[in-house]
Amino acid sequence: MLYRRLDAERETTERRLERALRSPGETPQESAERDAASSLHHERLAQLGSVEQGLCFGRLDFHDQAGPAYIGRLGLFDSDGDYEPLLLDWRAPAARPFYLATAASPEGVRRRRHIRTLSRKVVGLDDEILDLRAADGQQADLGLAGEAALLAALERKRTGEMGDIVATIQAEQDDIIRDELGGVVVVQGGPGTGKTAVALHRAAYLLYTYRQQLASRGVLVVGPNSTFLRYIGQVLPSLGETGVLLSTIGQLFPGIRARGADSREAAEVKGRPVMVDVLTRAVADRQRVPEEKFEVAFDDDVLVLDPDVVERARDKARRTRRPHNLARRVFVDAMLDALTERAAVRMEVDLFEGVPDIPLEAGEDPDAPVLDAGDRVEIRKELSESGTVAAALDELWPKLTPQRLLRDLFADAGRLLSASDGLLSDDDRGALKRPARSPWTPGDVPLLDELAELLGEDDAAEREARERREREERAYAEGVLDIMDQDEELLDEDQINIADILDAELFAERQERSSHLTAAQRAARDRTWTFGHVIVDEAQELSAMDWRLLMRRCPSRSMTVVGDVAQTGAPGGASSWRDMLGRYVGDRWRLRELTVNYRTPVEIMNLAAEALHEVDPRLRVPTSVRETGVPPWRAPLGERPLASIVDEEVAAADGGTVAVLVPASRLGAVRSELDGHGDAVSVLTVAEAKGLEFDGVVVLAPEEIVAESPRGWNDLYVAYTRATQRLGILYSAGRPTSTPG
Ligand SMILES: Nc1ncnc2c1ncn2[C@@H]1O[C@H](COP(=O)(O)OP(=O)(O)OP(=O)(O)O)[C@@H](O)[C@H]1O
Repeated sequence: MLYRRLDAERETTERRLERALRSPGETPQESAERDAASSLHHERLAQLGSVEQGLCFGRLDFHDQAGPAYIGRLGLFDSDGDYEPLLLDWRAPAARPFYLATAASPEGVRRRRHIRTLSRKVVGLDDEILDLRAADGQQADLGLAGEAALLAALERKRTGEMGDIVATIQAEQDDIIRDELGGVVVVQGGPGTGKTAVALHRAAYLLYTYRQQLASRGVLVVGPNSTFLRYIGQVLPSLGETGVLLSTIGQLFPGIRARGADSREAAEVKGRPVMVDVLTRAVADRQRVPEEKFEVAFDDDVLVLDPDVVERARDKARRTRRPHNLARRVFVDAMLDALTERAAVRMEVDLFEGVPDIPLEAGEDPDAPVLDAGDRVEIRKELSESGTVAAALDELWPKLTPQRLLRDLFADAGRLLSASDGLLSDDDRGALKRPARSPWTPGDVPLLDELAELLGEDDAAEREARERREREERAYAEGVLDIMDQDEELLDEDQINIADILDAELFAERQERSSHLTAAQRAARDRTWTFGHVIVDEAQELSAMDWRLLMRRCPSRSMTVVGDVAQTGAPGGASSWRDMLGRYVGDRWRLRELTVNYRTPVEIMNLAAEALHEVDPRLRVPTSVRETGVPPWRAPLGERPLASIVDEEVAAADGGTVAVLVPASRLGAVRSELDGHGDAVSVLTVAEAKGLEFDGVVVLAPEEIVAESPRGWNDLYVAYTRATQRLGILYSAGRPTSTPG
């Protein structure tokens, strides 16, 4: 019945879309109407298309309610009659008992049913009777809801792409997903506790619940690398969401592709908060006062200024406290004034050179200027148009882009020393130094962003034109809204009155979106875009400078920060949330914890616990929900060919995914050794595997992984906890205490 309803709705929407597209759009007003309507219908169609698999996955029977409630991936309503809900969207408040009801606290629910479907066929049902009398033995110690369905979901083979968990969200996760929009929520949880899943479902929930606030500004989801973004890329569309930008920090400066990699040392230095002072000084260093007299060629002549004249112009510009490129105008004005004065004096001298003294007439002031104000204006104009003058001023206070300044800074030992003397050590500077043509790295991006703020952009003319355009669009959209208000034929059934949902501003933006780009796409192009909400995954990896960039993108501080400080591998990453976030939000953040591990079975977690103990003996591993009966295996590296070991793991995974995790120094060699294994096997460093999971994992040379970085034990803990089924360890010389046996 629900699928029939889905088909019917699809058909209606298609018809409406067709009609909208066929409408003439001869006047600008008509074409705006057409675009708005067709974008609404497009969006709805995409939504309807993304819920085909597992449309309905739950049913609730209540003690005191006549009919059952069905829970699914989106809401469907009875089209005729009184618009009764046929299927509840999982995010709707009425669907909550499906995730929260327990035998001890049944919330009026008599029975919870998990429905498994394949295409449009029901292939399985799991019932839980939430009746205290029937509760004995029903609830496991961990208080899991829908345990059978959950375990079935967890046993499923991994495909290399993350799937949604709407059918089996657990109570502690649900609580975080539906937390309010405002403020900073920090979700701390061990590996496999569903932090990523929770973060993405929270994005979908927030967009559903706070659509009006969020649709135009969009939601930014930040992940550690592009492999990870590909891994999670499919989860949101399957939840039916648009308006979400997935990005790494390295992709957040439009126009820059960070293709290079930093050494550990460079990454650490670039992430330090003191870099703000270094960059501020580097900018100030570009505002120069010459040591000697300053000479400017002009009009077959040379104008000479004393250094203190330049200094006064510089100080005047600095006193404005405006960014470098904007304060430059003040500097240039002051310099042109001074040069005009010099030029005028020169001209007067020239005028009278060789001319015999003319006796003064009565009342004439011997010191009165010969050139009048009009002459000076003329001279100033000529000066301001002179190429040589412009070049000379550019030397003293150049127009700068963030790219140029950073390139120059890292390529020139003198500049670097001047900007960082007393702030960085010689070793730090050595780590930063690089040739001018080096590729950008992810660690450069927050520095470029900082510089963009310090330098500013002199775009007054451009901004004014844009604002004028926006004003026109808004006025226009208001007109269109009036008309649409009267034409309900154009609207979706569940959007009774469009003005309830869209105000003119949002409509104008949507207009632009429909004809050009989505909010996410526009955000990706605009460095100064601010998002309605920002979600940061693997947030422990971010440096202080990364956080500064993100805070600029989210002035409302509506954020979800997800991570595990026990898994920090990045040299500039966090060991404590308080230390990292305190700088930006003080103690105005709320900590939520996840405690159950859905990924890694008990047998593997016992081993991972030993690595965690080395990180910090006070830390506890999360409790695993599953046992597989298969302990991790270990063998000496090199005893047998790696390729045949991996073949066995691929066979054991039986169509699932396998990863070989290696120390960075061995990556190239192992990749070529396993060349030919194709897509079945991923060879990755631990940093690359962060946040991912595989059915089988082989960790190669764990002792080298530990030795490779000061956070080596964290890395090993991450490596061990990537497996959903099997873990193997190939050790070389010696071995860290936490290899088994
Ligand atoms: N309620 C749930 N129902 C079904 N599967 C779940 C549930 N919660 C988590 N999972 C699954 O557990 C696995 C681990 O989840 P996820 O990757 O979100 O964990 P994580 O806390 O981000 O881990 P890490 O810290 O290692 O990155 C995923 O396969 C996810 O789909």
